[in-house]
Amino acid sequence: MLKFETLIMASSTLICDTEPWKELRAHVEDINKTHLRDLMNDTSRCQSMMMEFDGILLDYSRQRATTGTLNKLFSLAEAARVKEKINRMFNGERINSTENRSVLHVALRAPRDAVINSDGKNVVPEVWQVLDKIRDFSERVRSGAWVGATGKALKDVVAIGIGGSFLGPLFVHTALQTEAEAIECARGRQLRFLANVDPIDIARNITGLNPETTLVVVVSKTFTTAETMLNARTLREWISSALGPQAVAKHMVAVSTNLKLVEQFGIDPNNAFAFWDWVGGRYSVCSAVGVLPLSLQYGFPIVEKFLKGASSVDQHFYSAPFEKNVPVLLGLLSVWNVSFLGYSARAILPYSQALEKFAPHIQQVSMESNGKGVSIDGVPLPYETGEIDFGEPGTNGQHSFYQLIHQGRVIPCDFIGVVKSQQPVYLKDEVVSNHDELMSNFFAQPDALAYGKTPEQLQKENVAEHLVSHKTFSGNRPSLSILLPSLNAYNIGQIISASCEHCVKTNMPPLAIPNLKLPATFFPFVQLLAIYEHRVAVQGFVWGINSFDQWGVELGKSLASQVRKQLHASRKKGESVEGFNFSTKTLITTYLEASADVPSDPSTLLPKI
Ligand SMILES: O=P(O)(O)OC[C@H]1O[C@H](O)[C@H](O)[C@@H](O)[C@@H]1O
Repeated sequence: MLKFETLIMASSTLICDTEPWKELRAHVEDINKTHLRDLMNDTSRCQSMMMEFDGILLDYSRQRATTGTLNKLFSLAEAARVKEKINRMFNGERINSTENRSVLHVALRAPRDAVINSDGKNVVPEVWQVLDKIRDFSERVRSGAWVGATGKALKDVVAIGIGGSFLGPLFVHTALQTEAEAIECARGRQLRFLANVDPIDIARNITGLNPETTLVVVVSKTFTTAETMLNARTLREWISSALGPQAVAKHMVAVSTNLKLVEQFGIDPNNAFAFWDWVGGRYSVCSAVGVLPLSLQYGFPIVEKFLKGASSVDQHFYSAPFEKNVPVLLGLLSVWNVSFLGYSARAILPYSQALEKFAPHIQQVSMESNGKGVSIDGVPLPYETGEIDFGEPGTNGQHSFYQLIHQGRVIPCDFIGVVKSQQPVYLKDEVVSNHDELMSNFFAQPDALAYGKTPEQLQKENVAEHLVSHKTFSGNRPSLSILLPSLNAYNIGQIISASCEHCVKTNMPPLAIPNLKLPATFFPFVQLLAIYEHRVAVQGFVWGINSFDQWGVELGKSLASQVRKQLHASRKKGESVEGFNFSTKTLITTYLEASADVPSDPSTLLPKI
């Protein structure tokens, strides 16, 4: 056993230069000697690789790992100072060093009496001030106390935003749309999301809506994102051309950290809902970014349950020992798959249509966070970070890309199933209920991947010789299974308290979220979301990168603005295309020539759908 001190890295040391990393590298050889078929025969191993949290069952026995692997991964976490980094995050330290910001999305869902400091100031009261404002505003809109310019109640909402100001709220909305209580709360109301700057997305989103009864929520952390701002100006035009410019005050509100720009845009600051630079866009679903549109659609009490679920995971992440810490275990296993077994992708496969927007959301959370090429200190990395995340609801995926997963490349899969369907269907003459049919696939696929099918088995089945190799499945393909109790509000039957046994035993520093007492009814899909947020952070902590900046999105934006200028100059003044390479110049010129019939100075044109 290595001594703790020797495991600790100097801050500039890369994790790949530490002993635990080297040990794991060497350990790959041991793992390569075993097949998941054999690992799965070891019941006590499998038992130790299952755990339950808030009614959620996690089974990682189909990872290509032994208990020895796990121990080595815990040593790696120690070498990477993961615990210290988690504490620094919860303590509001500026761990997003390239933007000089703290990372405190956990404060967004902390109970009212919690104390979470950023720069020595407790941020929780501010968080609740905004939440109270949202509760009040959404209740007024929903009750019809707040009316539009022509005196009609606002029953429809279009939320304009992109990236983190879109994907998380869309995920939650999609999961709630078929939930019994949420359906009742949303009756007669619509929530739509306008993200793409493509005018087709505008057309789709305003189809069937009446400006008189529509509220537009502009959601942008920076309030400078080109796509969002053009969409906001377009819907401002849609409202004012129908109802007059003074209607904007009644029909448009905003969510942003940049309240000055909100006001400049023409939105009444009283109708602006703030959040803070310590909330990363992709981690902002629990801020006004998600809470406002979702409260307008479902009412604040539903959204409050949502916040409590995420808070329960935060508490678990902060206080559970690593061996029983779901986000930590998942994060370490992902590092194992990416950095040691060399699997560069991960499939996220919910066996639930209500979770259909989970993979797109996690795609941003994970790929924007961990797709980095240098360490947090700016040192180029000799190893890859992040993984290629993709996914679809499971059974749809089975009929699409699973072929590659079964017989082509190895892609670790996250299978996510639900015990009780939101919308049960039974047909009296069928063998099983519709949900059981769905779940049969959820249970079967992981074993198909792990065990495969051997040529011997095929021969026994009298498969024609020339087809044996085609029908062989190598197996040994890792996955993990997460079984959620329900997608409806679920009672976990216990009060969560922050003074957990482990914290007391290990004499942990004062908890970031003290005296957490939660009525234990949550939406398990929210726990899932928070688990993945923290899992991604754990991966980044181990890889030694900054998971909270996103410089990689800037270059494309600035080149697009150069093109924008060119398109303007060419259309308005007939200027030729200059300053681009041959390929881009040819493409832009072709585009301009082929669309020369577009009027160069049109009067305002809105979609006619
Ligand atoms: O919320 P906004 O400031 O409009 O930003 C929207 C999105 O813009 C960029 O693309 C960032 O990479 C994302 O992280 C962010 O979520």
